[in-house]
Amino acid sequence: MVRGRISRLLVRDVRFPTSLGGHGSDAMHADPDYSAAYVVIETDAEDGLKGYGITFTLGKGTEVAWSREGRGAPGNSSHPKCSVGLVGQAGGKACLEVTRGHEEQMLAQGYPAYTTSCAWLGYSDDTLKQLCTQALKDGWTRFKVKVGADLQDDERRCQLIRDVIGPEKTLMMDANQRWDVPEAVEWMSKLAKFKPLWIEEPTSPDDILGHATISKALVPLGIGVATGEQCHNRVIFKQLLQAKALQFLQIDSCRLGSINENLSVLLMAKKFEIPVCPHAGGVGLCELVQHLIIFDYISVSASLKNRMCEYVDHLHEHFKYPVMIQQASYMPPKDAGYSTEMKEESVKKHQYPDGDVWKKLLAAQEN
Ligand SMILES: C[C@H](O)[C@@H](O)CC(=O)C(=O)O
Ligand SMILES: [Mg+2]
Repeated sequence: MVRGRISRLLVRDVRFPTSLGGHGSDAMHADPDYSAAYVVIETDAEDGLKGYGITFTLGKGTEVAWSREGRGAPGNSSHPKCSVGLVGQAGGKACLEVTRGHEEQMLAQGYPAYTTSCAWLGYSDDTLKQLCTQALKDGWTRFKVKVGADLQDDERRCQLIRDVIGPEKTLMMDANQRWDVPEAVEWMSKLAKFKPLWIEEPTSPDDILGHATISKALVPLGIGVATGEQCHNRVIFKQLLQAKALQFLQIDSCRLGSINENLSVLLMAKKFEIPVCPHAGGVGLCELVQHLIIFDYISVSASLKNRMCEYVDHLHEHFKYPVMIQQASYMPPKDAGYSTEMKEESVKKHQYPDGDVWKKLLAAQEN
């Protein structure tokens, strides 16, 4: 029920200097600064109702998002690594059939997650070893490693990870679109010995038939293809599913601009019996997508087989309702809304270029 009219729309350029630590780096994005065009929609409602939205970018992309959200109509951006998610905190109730037992199971055990935070491409071997060791101690059993820039490096890093996590734990690989189609097949036949469950974004996300070719070629190696974090509408997903181009479908709560678009993809995945394993590598993406995947389990797929949600261990402290991870699982959020609201203090500090964090960094760069 809408209790007021929109009275003001604010867009803030918020950037976190993650590139300083190599966090978030991959074969296509060497030095990302996890960032967002953060939108606050104010209303004249008596209770002060507000809506919050984020468009995830890697820094510069915020300027593109800004021009679309701040001055143009909100919508999907085609800029690399730039995702749109605009949602009112009041949120509607999207309701299919609710499976009570599954709801209780989620509340007790949470939704299974995997971690990407141990093996960004820019991390040293020592960091990689130390983070994998710690993650194992913390109960993680599923790990994703970035690959795709240099085969020898990939082999060394994958061996290091397998040495730490052992042969039984689940390992996924992510090439972030780096290869062309034959290269992807060749490269993965060299990495098959590390027993990856999937190769993610092996080639251009727009190349649906290319993904289908790769999928087919990797079947004998027991490796699936995962993709979706760059898919901006349900039609692309429909074609990927029809072409048998993916074995794991990765919705992105922001990229698919709106909950409705995400829901239609969840329903199609159910029809094609393809597991949904959401993308969450970015600022705020874990906060948002947890809602969708828990909804998927309770009301759509009713299955956890081959399913898990990505988790990255960065920047949650800047959110008013941060995700809660217990025993490598997402515990269902209990607050109303989509968990999108950021802390005002964090926004102020990280606003680009005039927040304290950036004033210092930019001054240091000048000297
Ligand atoms: C640039 C981002 O960190 C990207 O590497 C995230 C990603 O591909 C993932 O989490 O998957
Ligand atoms: Mg990825």
